[in-house]
Order: sequence, then C-alpha cells, then structure tokens
Amino acid sequence: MEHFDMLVIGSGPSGRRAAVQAAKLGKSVLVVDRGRRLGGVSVHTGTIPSKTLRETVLNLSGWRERGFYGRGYRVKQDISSTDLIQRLHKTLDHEVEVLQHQFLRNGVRSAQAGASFIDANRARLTTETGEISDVSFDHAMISVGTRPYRPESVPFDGARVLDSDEVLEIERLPRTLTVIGGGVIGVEYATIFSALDVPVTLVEPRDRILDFVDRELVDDFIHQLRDRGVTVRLGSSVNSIEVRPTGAEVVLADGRTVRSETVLYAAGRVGNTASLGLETVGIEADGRGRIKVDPDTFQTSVPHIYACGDVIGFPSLASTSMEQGRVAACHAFGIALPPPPATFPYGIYAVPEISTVGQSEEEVRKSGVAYECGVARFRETSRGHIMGVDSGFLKLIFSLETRRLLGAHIVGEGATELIHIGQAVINLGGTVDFFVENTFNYPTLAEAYKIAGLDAWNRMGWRREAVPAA
Ligand SMILES: Cc1cc2nc3c(=O)[nH]c(=O)nc-3n(C[C@H](O)[C@H](O)[C@H](O)COP(=O)(O)OP(=O)(O)OC[C@H]3O[C@@H](n4cnc5c(N)ncnc54)[C@H](O)[C@@H]3O)c2cc1C
Ligand SMILES: NC(=O)c1ccc[n+]([C@@H]2O[C@H](COP(=O)([O-])OP(=O)(O)OC[C@H]3O[C@@H](n4cnc5c(N)ncnc54)[C@H](O)[C@@H]3O)[C@@H](O)[C@H]2O)c1
Repeated sequence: MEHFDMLVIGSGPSGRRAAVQAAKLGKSVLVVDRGRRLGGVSVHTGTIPSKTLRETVLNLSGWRERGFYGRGYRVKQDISSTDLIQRLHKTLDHEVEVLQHQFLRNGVRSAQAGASFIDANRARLTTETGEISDVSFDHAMISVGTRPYRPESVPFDGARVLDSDEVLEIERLPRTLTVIGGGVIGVEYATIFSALDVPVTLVEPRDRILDFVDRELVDDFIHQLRDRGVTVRLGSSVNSIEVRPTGAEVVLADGRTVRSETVLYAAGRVGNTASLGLETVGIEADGRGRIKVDPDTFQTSVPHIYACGDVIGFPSLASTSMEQGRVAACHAFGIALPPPPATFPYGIYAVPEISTVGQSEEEVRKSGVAYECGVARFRETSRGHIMGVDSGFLKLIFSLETRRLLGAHIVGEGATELIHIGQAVINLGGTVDFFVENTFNYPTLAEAYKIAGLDAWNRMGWRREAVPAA
C-alpha cells in the first residue's frame, strides 16, 4: 500500500492549494478527484465557466458599449449557445493545463478516483471502471465541495428544468427564462441571460436578494434590473414546477404562475460527503452534507483530518477556499500562521458587478458606532465619461470617532477589481484621510475612492488629530 504525508480528496481551489503548499514543504502528496479532469467545481461547473460565459456575453452583445451607442447596439446579432460554449471550452482546457503543470512542477501526484475512508489513516480509491486500490496517509484533507441542491419535488429534466451545472450545456438559448433562487448563482445567471436579451423572471422567497450585501447597493441593482426588463418577484415562494410541452410553469404560493421556456433552479448546494465513509472515522456531517471544523486550523473532530472549501459551508468562495487550503496544510506540517484577516472581499459577477468588503451600513448602524458615508457615482468620473458608463457607484463608510474605513461597497463596472483598494485600507486600519491626502491616477474608476472620501470628509470635518497612531 502506498503511503503519503497528505491525501487530498478533491482538486478544487482548497484541495489544489493545500496540495501545492504541502509539496512546497517537502511532503509527499496525492490528490484524488473522481471528476474526469482536475479542477473541481471551480474550473468545470462553477467560478470559471460562469465568469467565462459572462465575459463572452458582454463581448458579443456589446454590452459595455451600449452607454454610447444605445440599448439596440450589438457586436454580433443572433448569439448562439455554440458561440458561448466554444470560448468556455478553450478557457477550461487552459485552466486544467495550468493546474496539471503546477502539480507536475511541485511533484504532487494525482489520480482519477473516488475516495472513501477505511479508517483514520487509510482510504480506498475506486476508479470509474471499478478498479480498487488502498492508500495510507498521515494527514488527510477533505476538499470534496458541493453539488446543486435538487429536491425531489423539482422535475429536473436537463432540458426545461435545469440546475446550475446543466445550464452550461444548453443546446440553444432559451426564449424565456425563470430563475428560482436569488442567491449569488441565481442572480449571476439571471443577469447574464438578460444581457443576451432573454426575458428573465427572478423568483426569491425572501423579501430581498443577496441579503449579506449593503441594502442601498441591492436597491440600486434591482432598480437597474427592472429598468432593463428583468422581472424580480420577491417574497414569492414556489409551490410547484410543472413541465409542459413548450416550457415549464412555476406556480407561486401567492397563486401567480410564471411561464417560461426554461427554468433554472438555483436554491443552494449540498456537500459531497455521503460516499466518504465519514462514519468509519467518526466525523459527522450536517443535514446539508457539511462538516464542522475548527475555524482557525480547519481540523475536523479527528485532528489529523482537515476539511476546507465549500464542504465546511460559509463563505463558500473559491477565493476563501484557496486560503483555507493553504492555512490547513501549513498547520498540518507544523507551520504556525497568524490568523487570517477577518475582512475579505465578496465579488458577485452579475451584470453589473457587485463587490463588497467590511461592514454594510445596516451592520454599522446595528453596532451603534457613529458613522458617515461618502458616495461617488461612476458617471461623475472622467473615466466613466470616456467609457460611456451611465450607472454604478462606490459607497464608503467611516467611523466618526476613529475616522477609519469600516466598509466599501461597489455596484458597477470593475467593482470586483476596485474593491481591493477598500480591502487594503480596511485591513491596514486606514482612515478617510488616506483618500483625501493621496493622489489617484486620473482618469480612472479608482478615482471614485478619492471622490467618495472627499464626500465623507466634507461632512466629517478635518479633525486630523483624531487619527490614531499607526
Ligand atoms: C455557478 C458558480 C459560480 C461561482 N462563482 C464564484 C466566483 O465567481 N468566485 C468565487 O470565489 N467562488 C465562486 N463560486 C464558488 C466556488 O466555485 C467554490 O467556492 C469552490 O469551487 C469550492 O472549492 P472546493 O475546494 O470546495 O472544491 P470544489 O471546487 O467544490 O471541488 C470539489 C471536487 O471534489 C471532488 N470530489 C467530491 N467527492 C469526492 C470523492 N469522494 N472522492 C474524490 N473526489 C471527490 C469533486 O469531483 C470535485 O472535483 C461559484 C460556484 C458556482 C457553483
Ligand atoms: N461570485 C461568487 O463569489 C459566487 C458565485 C456563485 C456562487 N457562489 C457560491 O456558491 C454558493 C451557492 O450559491 P447559491 O446561489 O446556490 O446559494 P445561496 O444559498 O447563496 O442562495 C440560494 C437562494 O435560493 C433561495 N431559496 C432557498 N430555497 C428556495 C426554494 N425552495 N425556492 C426558491 N428559492 C429558494 C434562498 O432564499 C437564497 O436566496 C454560495 O454560497 C456562494 O458563495 C459564489
């Protein structure tokens, strides 16, 4: 039986980062993944495909130029699913190639197989064709991720009613689309299809979408969606979904029926823990297949077995999963790391983008801290004029007492890139004076930080002495 210092189960962002980190520390590592190709959900059905699709749609539809040339402007008429899928495959091939090369360079071994625990130091690997081999390990990393939640009551058929994996394989663009679930996945796909001029209805049982995002941003975002024809049905739970010869009917609890050619069901995900044999090692998963870990070290209840990524639940991002994998691998091999900064950015690649870091205005208000906000609208920046941007804004929230930046929130073009300025200032303890006293490149969208800083500063006054020592 072959022995490894670390067995990594799953090759998504957390597994891949843990594997490379362990290898960099001179350890022997085997990564097993039951998928046909390395990369996990992130590369094959999640992050990269959805972002590639978004980029292709924005390019082919001429979306970014419509501020200048009008809503009727198109780069390509009659965009087909083939147009979308071609670029997708090229990007995914490239991602897998880079990952394979990374493993090769670092001496990380990989195998295509499903893994399950035999005991706390051995696992059984089963290939697609049923071949079995066993390996032993000192440490294991459970990075098995999640899959779409598919309740029995939903008539998934791969054609009319799809989950978020199947939506990447559609043979032609739907004439009309209903998206069920106003979480990040639902919102991203609803807006991507809407940018292709597909009439979209977004259904969410709660009375708001993206409830972790600053309310002012979400209100602006919903206003933009409605303005371009997306129907947003909030507070509407779904009673039933029926497949009909020409489409599907979604009956809502309030009695209304939403008819469309295709339904995308995106109401959460479940952890891939059922086949891991967790019971043989005494690790428990919750009703959604998620594993509880020590939040600082990512150890499960069995200390030499770690779990990272979506399988441990919130925040379920590729970005945070990668960090978790690195921290866990360091911990496993005795490298003490400082705790990660509590504040990390969230990027939602809807059309338009939303990105947020730190506390929302609702959270600041709840904490009782006296605060002031500064706002900059992209259409008031010179870069915005040059780009023909007619919407989007940045909102900064500062403590009145310490003058520190507490939160940065952006809706609009470039939000997911721009947010890192806010992240750096928050995590380095910066204040409103950073934005006021520093010169920003001009013309840039980043200049919005300067404008929002000045906007807040005008109301806060210039009590420079209030700045705490760095
Ligand atoms: C549509 C969509 C869009 C997203 N967009 C973003 C985004 O823009 N930004 C962002 O940060 N995050 C995004 N995410 C989230 C991101 O994809 C996940 O957070 C990330 O993939 C989780 O990584 P992971 O390490 O948990 O592994 P995953 O990527 O979930 O991969 C897990 C792997 O484990 C394998 N596996 C499972 N069970 C076994 C077993 N028993 N044996 C062997 N292998 C097994 C699976 O085959 C899979 O390959 C998105 C997700 C979705 C679904
Ligand atoms: N850009 C990004 O970073 C990105 C993109 C996509 C996904 N993700 C990650 O993937 C994870 C899963 O995303 P998600 O959108 O599937 O899940 P989610 O849990 O974020 O959202 C699910 C939504 O569906 C709604 N819902 C729940 N049950 C429902 C029902 N029976 N009928 C109708 N609606 C229902 C919920 O109220 C919620 O708004 C998220 O945690 C997210 O972090 C991240």
